[in-house]
Amino acid sequence: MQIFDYLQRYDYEQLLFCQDEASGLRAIIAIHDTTLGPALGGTRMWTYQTEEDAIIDALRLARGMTYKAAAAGLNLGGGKAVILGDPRKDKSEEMFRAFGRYIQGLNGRYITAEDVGTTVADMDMIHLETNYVTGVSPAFGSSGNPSPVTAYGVYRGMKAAAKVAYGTDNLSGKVVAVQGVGNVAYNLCRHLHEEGAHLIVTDINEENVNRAVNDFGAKAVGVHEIFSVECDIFAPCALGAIINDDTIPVIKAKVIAGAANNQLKEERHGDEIHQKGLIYAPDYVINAGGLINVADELHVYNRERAMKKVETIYDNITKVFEISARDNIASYKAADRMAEERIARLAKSQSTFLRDGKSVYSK
Ligand SMILES: NC(=O)C1=CN([C@@H]2O[C@H](COP(=O)(O)OP(=O)(O)OC[C@H]3O[C@@H](n4cnc5c(N)ncnc54)[C@H](O)[C@@H]3O)[C@@H](O)[C@H]2O)C=CC1
Ligand SMILES: CC(C)CC(=O)C(=O)O
Repeated sequence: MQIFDYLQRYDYEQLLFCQDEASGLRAIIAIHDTTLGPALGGTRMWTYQTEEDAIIDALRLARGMTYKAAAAGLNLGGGKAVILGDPRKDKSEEMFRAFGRYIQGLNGRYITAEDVGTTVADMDMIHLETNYVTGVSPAFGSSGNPSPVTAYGVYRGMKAAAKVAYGTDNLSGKVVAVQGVGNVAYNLCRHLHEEGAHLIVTDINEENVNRAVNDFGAKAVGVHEIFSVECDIFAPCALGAIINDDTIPVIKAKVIAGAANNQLKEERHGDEIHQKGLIYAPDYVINAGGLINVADELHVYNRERAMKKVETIYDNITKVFEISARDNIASYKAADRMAEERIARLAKSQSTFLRDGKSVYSK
C-alpha cells in the first residue's frame, strides 16, 4: 500500500501509529479533516487479518466521520481509531491507558468514543489519562453508551426513507431484515417491534440472535440468507462493504437503511442501487445519532438538547432524497454534496485570523 498516495487521494491530515510493548497496544489513529472542528470518532477493536486492513479501515472510517459531522450540522472534524486485537481476550486497563496517553498527546485534535468492540468501561479507562474522550460513564457527567441513541436516529431515518419509498413512514406491518443484532441493532429492533414491524435477523453471535428472537419475536436466518430474504427494508447493522457485486443482485428490499458504517463497498455500488430504484439512506447521515449525542458532551451534556438534534436525522434523510431527485444523482452522492458544501462554506468563513483558534470546543 502506498500510504502517502492514499492520504493524498482523499486529503487526509494525519495517520498515527501507537505501539506500547508493555501493554501490547497496537493502535492506529486516523484524522481526516479538521476544518469544522476537532476530529471526533470512535475506537474500533477488531482482529484484522492484516495490518493493511486495519489501516484502510481506520482511514475509511475517519473520512466517513468528516462527512457524518458535516451532514449532521456539527462543528466537528472526522477521525477514527482502531486497536488491533480481540475485544473478547486482549483488553486490559494498561492497554487502554496507554492508548489514552496517545490521544492526550494529540492535544484535542482527536476525541474518541465507542465503536464496534469497545464499551463505556473501556472509555472510562481511557478517561483516566485524557479528557479527550466521550461516551464515558454518566457518573462523570458524560452521556454513556451512544448505541441506543444511534439506534433511535436510525429508526427515525428509516421512517423518512420508508416515506420516500412507500408514501408513508408508518412501519407497522413492514418486514425489516436486520444484519447484525449487536448494541445498536438490538435497540433498533425494539423501536421497530414497538411500532408493529416484523423482524428477520441474523448474527454471527448466536446469543445476540436468540435475544432478538425471544424479546421481539424475530425470525432468525443464516448470515448469507439475510441479503436475499423477502422483506420491505434491509437494515445493515454489522460491518461495512455489504452492498457489493454479490449482494446487489439478490437484495429484495426496496429500502436499505441501517447503522453500519461504510455500507457501500465502492461508490459505484451506490450508483447501481440507485439505477435499480432502491432507496438507500446514506450510512453516515442515518447513523449520526451516537455522534450527535457524544458531541453534546463538549458543551456539558444535556440529553434533551441532544435528542432534539437527533430528531433532525429524519429531515436530513428527507433532504438527501430531495437533492437526489432534484439533481438526478444517487443518494450517496447527494449526501456527499450536502456535507462538502457545508465544509466549503464554513472553511471560507473561518479564514480570518483568531489568536486562540476556535472558541467552540476549547475548554
Ligand atoms: N455504536 C454506535 O453508536 C455506532 C455504531 N455504528 C456502526 O453500526 C454498526 C454496529 O455497531 P454496534 O452495534 O455498536 O456494534 P456491535 O459489535 O455491538 O454489533 C455488531 C454486531 O454485528 C455482528 N456481526 C459482525 N459480523 C457479522 C456478519 N458478517 N454477519 C452477521 N452479523 C455480524 C456482531 O456479532 C455484532 O453482534 C457498526 O458498523 C458501527 O461502526 C455507527 C454509528 C454509531
Ligand atoms: C459514537 C460515535 C462517535 C461512534 C462513531 O465513531 C460513529 O458514529 O461511527
